[in-house]
Amino acid sequence: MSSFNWFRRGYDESSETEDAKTDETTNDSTSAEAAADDSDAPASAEDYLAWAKAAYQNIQQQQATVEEPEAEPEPEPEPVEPEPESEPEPAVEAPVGSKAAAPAAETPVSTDVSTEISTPEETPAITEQEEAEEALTEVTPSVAAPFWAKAAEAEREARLAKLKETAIVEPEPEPESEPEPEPPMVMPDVDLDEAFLWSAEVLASQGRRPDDISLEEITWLNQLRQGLGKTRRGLVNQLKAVVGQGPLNEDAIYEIEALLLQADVGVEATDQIIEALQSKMREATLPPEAAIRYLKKLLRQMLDSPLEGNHNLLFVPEGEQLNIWLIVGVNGAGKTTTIGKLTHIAKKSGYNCLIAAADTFRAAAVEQVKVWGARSGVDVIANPGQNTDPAAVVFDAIAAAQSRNTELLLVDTAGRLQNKKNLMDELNKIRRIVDKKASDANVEALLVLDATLGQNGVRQAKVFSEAANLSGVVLTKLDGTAKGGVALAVVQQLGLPIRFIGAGEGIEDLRPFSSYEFVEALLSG
Ligand SMILES: Nc1nc2c(ncn2[C@@H]2O[C@H](COP(=O)(O)OP(=O)(O)OP(=O)(O)O)[C@@H](O)[C@H]2O)c(=O)[nH]1
Repeated sequence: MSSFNWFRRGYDESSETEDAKTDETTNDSTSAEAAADDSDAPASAEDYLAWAKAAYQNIQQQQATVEEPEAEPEPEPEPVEPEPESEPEPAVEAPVGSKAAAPAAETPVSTDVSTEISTPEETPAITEQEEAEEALTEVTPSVAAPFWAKAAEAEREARLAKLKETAIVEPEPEPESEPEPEPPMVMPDVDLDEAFLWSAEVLASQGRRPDDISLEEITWLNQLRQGLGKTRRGLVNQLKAVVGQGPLNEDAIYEIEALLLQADVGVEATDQIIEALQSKMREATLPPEAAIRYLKKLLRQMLDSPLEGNHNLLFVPEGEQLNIWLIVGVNGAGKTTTIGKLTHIAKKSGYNCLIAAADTFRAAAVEQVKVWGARSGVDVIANPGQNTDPAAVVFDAIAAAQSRNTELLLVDTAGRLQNKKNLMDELNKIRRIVDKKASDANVEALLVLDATLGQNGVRQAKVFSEAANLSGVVLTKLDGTAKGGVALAVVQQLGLPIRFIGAGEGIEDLRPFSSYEFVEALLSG
């Protein structure tokens, strides 16, 4: 059922090797070409163009098959009678596949009675797919013909019989096969423009195949590129000006240092990058192109460094078991929005999800989470009382998750920071409940961090990483900030990997993090 699994988006690691090799070559173009040979990534600009065209065509086809309401076996009305036509009766049954037909009986068996389950049916979020399905069902009216229509039909048949009697008998076979009416081609909402080409190149250079990408990926890459526009304009254009003056020298490196600091990359991360650049410069001459390539490699390595030795580069809910993701962060960082967006992609990727509204500190937070639950079509387990124990909500939510074979339970938590001890106590309590009640679940804790806070965000992250055993960071509000470099500061200073990034307020505006795509959007977009 799932259209596209964002969590398991395929990467070809061999192409990353190729990239690393290419970077290592610096000013040795022949070995760069040789390195490109052992990967599937296109080798030349023409190849990239051909790849982009093929991808474009594939996407068009995908779109056409999704949008085209396949079979409308319109029973051609015989052009015999101008009789008063019988209007088709409206369909009486609930449309197949509509929300109304969803198994409402899927309620948990063993939850506490005081717990409130907010089901998305209350505020059905209608997806494009559902709309298309509804449209499909609407065109198949139920046919309970009224008596007068039956009479008209009988009369029509009688006339036809008369016609046949008087007709010249000709055994001539009817032109049986009418020329198949070609289904109208639905044009997808995408252009083979500069933005498409850039996204295609990013995907192609990761060793992806053109028949294996989706429009969502292209759209997201464009959004990421636009989102990082401010940081890029601040950083890259000047960087290019500095680097573009000739082989990298000491003065240029000082300027790069200042630019990185301005982009909130942070002192430690900047120092590390500068040292690497300096030692590379001593080893070999770095012409502008090679310098940028080497810088990209350094940034990528830094962003991936917390994952070293960890083969699970993608942050994926493990199938056929309960995954519990605790979502922590201060109020306003984008926690609720992130939960809504995560459940949206998880559901679309085929996972069974549930949300626990354990930020009981603010009543409004529970309401907000319910709105997002409704939007993404996921049930929310909440406790209607004010200031109720968040651990009790988590307890009930786990019971509900276990009774309905949920694969991903997202837990919204309160993010008061006034007192680190309180925060720690609360998170520890939730952890204890989780460990006791779902000891075999795969438990992760994600910190939601507002990128616009820059270095202040890093300080926040520090408090949370001391209070909770974090699995990584969700960096939100990357759209429109000039502080996109904070991603590097978080990784370098806290050793936490970025797992997801948000670049907009919409439900589609959050995706798993890819260091390759991030750096490309930051430096070449
Ligand atoms: N531009 C932009 N805005 C975002 C993004 N993520 C969240 N927001 C906005 O940030 C604001 C706060 O988001 P919430 O999800 O309510 O934050 P929260 O951490 O849950 O805060 P509480 O509900 O108060 O606990 C909202 O207006 C969101 O629309 C993003 O990636 N980009």
